[in-house]
Amino acid sequence: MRTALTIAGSDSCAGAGIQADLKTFYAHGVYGMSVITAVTAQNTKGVIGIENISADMVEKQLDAIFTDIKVDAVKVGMLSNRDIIKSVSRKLKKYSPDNIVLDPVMVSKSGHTLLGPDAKDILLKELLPLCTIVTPNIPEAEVITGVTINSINDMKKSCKVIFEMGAKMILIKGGHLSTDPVDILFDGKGFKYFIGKRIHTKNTHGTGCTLSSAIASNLAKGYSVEKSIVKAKEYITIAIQNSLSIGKGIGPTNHFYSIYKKCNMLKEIGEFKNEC
Ligand SMILES: Nc1ncnc2c1ncn2[C@@H]1O[C@H](COP(=O)(O)OP(=O)(O)O)[C@@H](O)[C@H]1O
Ligand SMILES: Cc1ncc(COP(=O)(O)OP(=O)(O)O)c(N)n1
Repeated sequence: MRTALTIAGSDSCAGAGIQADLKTFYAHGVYGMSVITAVTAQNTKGVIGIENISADMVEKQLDAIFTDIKVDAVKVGMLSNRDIIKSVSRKLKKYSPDNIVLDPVMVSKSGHTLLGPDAKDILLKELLPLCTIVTPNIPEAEVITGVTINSINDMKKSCKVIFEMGAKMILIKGGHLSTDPVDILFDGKGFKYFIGKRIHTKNTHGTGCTLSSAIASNLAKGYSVEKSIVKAKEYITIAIQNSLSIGKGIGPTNHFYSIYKKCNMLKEIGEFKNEC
């Protein structure tokens, strides 16, 4: 079984963060592991509190995994502060896994800051160059580059700026566009477009975490970066189409929809013997 590791924060309502990543890994048939960087008290309405894990304990978690288990892909999410970023960068440099997907989490959809204002520079300097691909959403790309994004051309301009900062591949996600969501990939040579139809739902909590961990799952299974994005986009689209009205705010996506559907089909034709 292929393996994937998420280095991220815990989301108590499980739509984003570590919980979304682990659900996504398992939905892809990949063995999922976690290094927790912070615990958030969070629900569909917002973030109520954050407690960071010490950098030393983050390092211990990383050592525990990498000294024992082969990691086929890493997804990096919420890192919270400078010390954690330094520790994660040092350990990823040391263990040098084949595939690293960096989701540069800065602010939650509910508007809560998830990365200290003094931490951006070290994230870009220390961690960005180690990663296979970085997947900012539009507000994150704006903070990283200083380029205001209102169009596809602005997204392309931002991709080039992030490439100049040392990223190998950049996927700017288009969920925050007012039009249909188009995600744009730049590898320093050319652009690829991943075009989706906008799904009209308020339940999009954790879409970014889910997309990046789906990309990591596909990389762990040996797909190319481009194919991993195509497959991840199919997965997130189904998860949003069948998102869940849980809670009073922005509900989560449905990480296991395709699996439930398959189980039900097998039940209908009498091929599924156990409880699903
Ligand atoms: N309403 C939507 N309909 C269809 N796809 C969406 C929608 N919202 C987001 N996506 C897709 O979900 C993925 C995550 O994007 P985005 O929501 O921009 O990330 P984040 O959660 O980091 O803000 C992207 O592939 C984006 O195109
Ligand atoms: C613990 C934790 N990590 C990351 C996020 C942000 O996740 P994202 O997928 O960008 O989803 P939204 O918050 O934008 O819905 C989070 N909220 N919590």
